[in-house]
Amino acid sequence: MTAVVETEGLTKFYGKRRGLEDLDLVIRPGEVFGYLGPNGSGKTTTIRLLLDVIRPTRGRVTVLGTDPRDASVRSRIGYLPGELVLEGREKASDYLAFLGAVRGGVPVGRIEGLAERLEADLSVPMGRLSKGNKQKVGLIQAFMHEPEFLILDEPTSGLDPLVQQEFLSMVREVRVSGRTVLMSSHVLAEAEHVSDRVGIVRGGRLVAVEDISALREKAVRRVEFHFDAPVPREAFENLPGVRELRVEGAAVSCTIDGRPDALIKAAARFTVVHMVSAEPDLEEIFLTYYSEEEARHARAGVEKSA
Ligand SMILES: Nc1ncnc2c1ncn2[C@@H]1O[C@H](COP(=O)(O)OP(=O)(O)OP(=O)(O)O)[C@@H](O)[C@H]1O
Repeated sequence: MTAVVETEGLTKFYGKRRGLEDLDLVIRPGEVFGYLGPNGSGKTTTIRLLLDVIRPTRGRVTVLGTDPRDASVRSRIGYLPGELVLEGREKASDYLAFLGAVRGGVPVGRIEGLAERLEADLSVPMGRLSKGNKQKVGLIQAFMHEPEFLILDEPTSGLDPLVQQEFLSMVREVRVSGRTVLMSSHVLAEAEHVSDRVGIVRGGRLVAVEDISALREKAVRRVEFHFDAPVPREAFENLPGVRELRVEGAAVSCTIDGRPDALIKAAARFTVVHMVSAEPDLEEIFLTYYSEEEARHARAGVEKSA
């Protein structure tokens, strides 16, 4: 199957300043790819290169099997820019209807449906839209023509948590329909729940590409069991992946690294009355790729969006 994005040694320098260097990346059809990195790491530069908004200093790139300079590929892409400029007195609904017509006809009902899901007010002149509503209009125009490939630059910025959830459902639906999504973010928490894979950029370089499900399997999680009667410590000792084991009467707690299968089978020999398993903390794994200062910013971002 043709890759949706394929780059080889893709590089962009702004004068002497490095925007992106030697990017080798493949995005496969039907996947949601999270593109993560701190501010200024090269995410927007990558996206602009894919869309031929800027041209590479060197290297090669194809999008949907085509050179991005071929204008015909644009109609197959939905794009949400990071800094959306929407101005003027035209109502958002008229603007979207116009864009829909330019893109070969988008049913009005589809635009209204997306607006309802995102709780967007389209009756307001564009220049008077709030930041959140601008972002919603940006999302609607990216999704409305049901493109094969969605490129979303920081899509959740300015959205409140409930609308963020609705947006993530929209992304999942795109994946279910076999289409492809690239979304950038500076925090993992936004991308983690919908991405199949994530790439991490730092200082203009791709430093890691990880499979989310493999990462989840690798991540350490804390588990607690409560039984109906005290249990012997020996029953839980030396199980694969089990560490920091504490057995106190009828309660057992530990961390588990990898699959919890052996631990669950050990526990199942007794009567379990309650069990707690914390979500693995992927954020901590990712932050090891960041510098201390970047990690502090990313943590602050998570706290803000929580
Ligand atoms: N037009 C430009 N002229 C000069 N330098 C630029 C330009 N655009 C980006 N850069 C530089 O290229 C580097 C990568 O920037 P880019 O905007 O791609 O990062 P980003 O990861 O998208 O960050 P952010 O989340 O802040 O948008 C940064 O050092 C930035 O200052």
